[in-house]
Amino acid sequence: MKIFSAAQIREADAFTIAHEPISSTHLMERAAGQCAAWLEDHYSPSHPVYIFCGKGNNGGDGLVIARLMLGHGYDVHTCILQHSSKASPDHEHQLRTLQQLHPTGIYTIGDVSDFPELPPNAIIIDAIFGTGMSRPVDGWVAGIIHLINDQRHKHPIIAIDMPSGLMADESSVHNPVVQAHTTLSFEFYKLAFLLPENAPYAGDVHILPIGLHPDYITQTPARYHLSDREMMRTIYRPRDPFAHKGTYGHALLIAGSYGKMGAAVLSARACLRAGVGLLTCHVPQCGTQIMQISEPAAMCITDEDAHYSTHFHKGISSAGYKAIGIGPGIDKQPGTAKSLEMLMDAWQRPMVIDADALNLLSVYPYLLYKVPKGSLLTPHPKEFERLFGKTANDIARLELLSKKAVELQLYILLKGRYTAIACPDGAVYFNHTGNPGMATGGSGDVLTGILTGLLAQEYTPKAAMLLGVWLHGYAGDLAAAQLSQEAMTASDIISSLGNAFREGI
Ligand SMILES: NC(=O)C1=CN([C@@H]2O[C@H](COP(=O)(O)OP(=O)(O)OC[C@H]3O[C@@H](n4cnc5c(N)ncnc54)[C@H](OP(=O)(O)O)[C@@H]3O)[C@@H](O)[C@H]2O)[C@H](O)CC1
Ligand SMILES: [K+]
Repeated sequence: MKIFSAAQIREADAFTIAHEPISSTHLMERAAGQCAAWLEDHYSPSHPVYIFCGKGNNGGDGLVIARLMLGHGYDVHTCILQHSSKASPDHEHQLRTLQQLHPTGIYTIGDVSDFPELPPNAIIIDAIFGTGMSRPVDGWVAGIIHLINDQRHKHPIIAIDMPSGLMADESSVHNPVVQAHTTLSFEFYKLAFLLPENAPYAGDVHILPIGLHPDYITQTPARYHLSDREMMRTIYRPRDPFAHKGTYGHALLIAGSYGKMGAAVLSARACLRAGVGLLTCHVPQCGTQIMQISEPAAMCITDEDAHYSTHFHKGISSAGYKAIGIGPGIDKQPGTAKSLEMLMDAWQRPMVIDADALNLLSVYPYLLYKVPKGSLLTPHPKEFERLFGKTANDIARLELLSKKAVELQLYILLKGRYTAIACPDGAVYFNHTGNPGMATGGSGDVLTGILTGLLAQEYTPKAAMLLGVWLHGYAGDLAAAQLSQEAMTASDIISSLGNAFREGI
């Protein structure tokens, strides 16, 4: 699914009006009608409805919702904020219609002292500002947003299109923003919903289709995308009935050190469950028995070093591997860094780089420029910061992520609630599968195994990244559904991978 900017959404709006064709008033009726239907499905007329409207088209939506719900027997109070002397033409039109049909129950708000006393049971609809927010809210309007937020423990707050104060494509950090429980947003996710710094604002997001013109949506390129099941169906390749284990590649996993062999075992198991044909694990001497006993399907190469792997580059180009994954639990020894450098000099094909291998790249930054083009880097926010530096906000971090992916010609993901995957062509994909139960030790090692397994099966690096992150999150969701977010562990993500392949694609 494409994620359009506020400017593109305005274009989509205008394109629909011109090409469907439909009047802007009717498009607003359609959008607000969807909201009213959702609200009526979720709240009975026993709930007094307080709708806060701005003077733009978001406020216009609020006025239509007020009229529709009044018509269906709800007790509606419409509060119009006088933040501007001018209202949009559609707002004016909708206000006249509402005044004619239901002249009572319309109030103006010009200061915080006008904020109404809310009866118990009331619901709050936030239709103050939508995608037209052009600057941070200040003064008494900010005061109204704070007063709305003060109600959030007593009354449900439902935002229309966007929580007011939130900017669709810019950072809103430190700005006053409505903290909604639910956001009913039109047609597309907005970039702002996907950024961790905005976690307190949108609540549960429901995307309501409002029939924006399909030609605009297919023809208009977007920089940001949200991964979805359809996308995974186009990526996934069912297995060939005449296959043998050579068909699905031979992966090498360089993982584990003294005290961290668990990371290697988890990664190896996930790699096998991702469907790889053959797996070899390169481990230090202390890890060979552990690996061989824990995972009989994996072959082992034992390093010359007792506790750390420092000689894994040897013979790499002639070994016939289809993919290499490196990082889980390898530690940051200078010998490991040296071997990584020689490995990258010799290999020069996309590989998966995670955990301590990423930390080695931040300790020896020149190594970053030796990473083979098309490789997959999987940092969590702290590793990302160590690699590329701090940023002022999440939008700046997203820009930096994308810039580095283009500059280094790598696929770099940034782990989070919506993991962002930046591609060498500048596109960024957000992934929505997964849950907070996956914030547990070993979860990242599992992802490295999955990605390495998919890469070995000759999925393209982009396909491996998108599908691997999706399956990892989906398996995590299945594990959480069965065991709870608290009790699930990284091993449970691996156990659920089979059902993720079956049900998640
Ligand atoms: N595109 C669609 O899919 C449809 C969207 N609809 C709804 O329309 C809004 C967007 O409406 P728009 O009129 O463009 O913008 P807003 O209503 O969000 O905001 C404009 C008003 O807000 C004022 N404003 C902006 N920033 C501030 C601020 N910081 N402080 C105070 N006031 C602010 C602005 O005033 P100006 O002084 O800047 O002119 C405007 O008064 C979209 O979100 C949907 O809800 C359609 O209904 C259907 C299709
Ligand atoms: K709003």
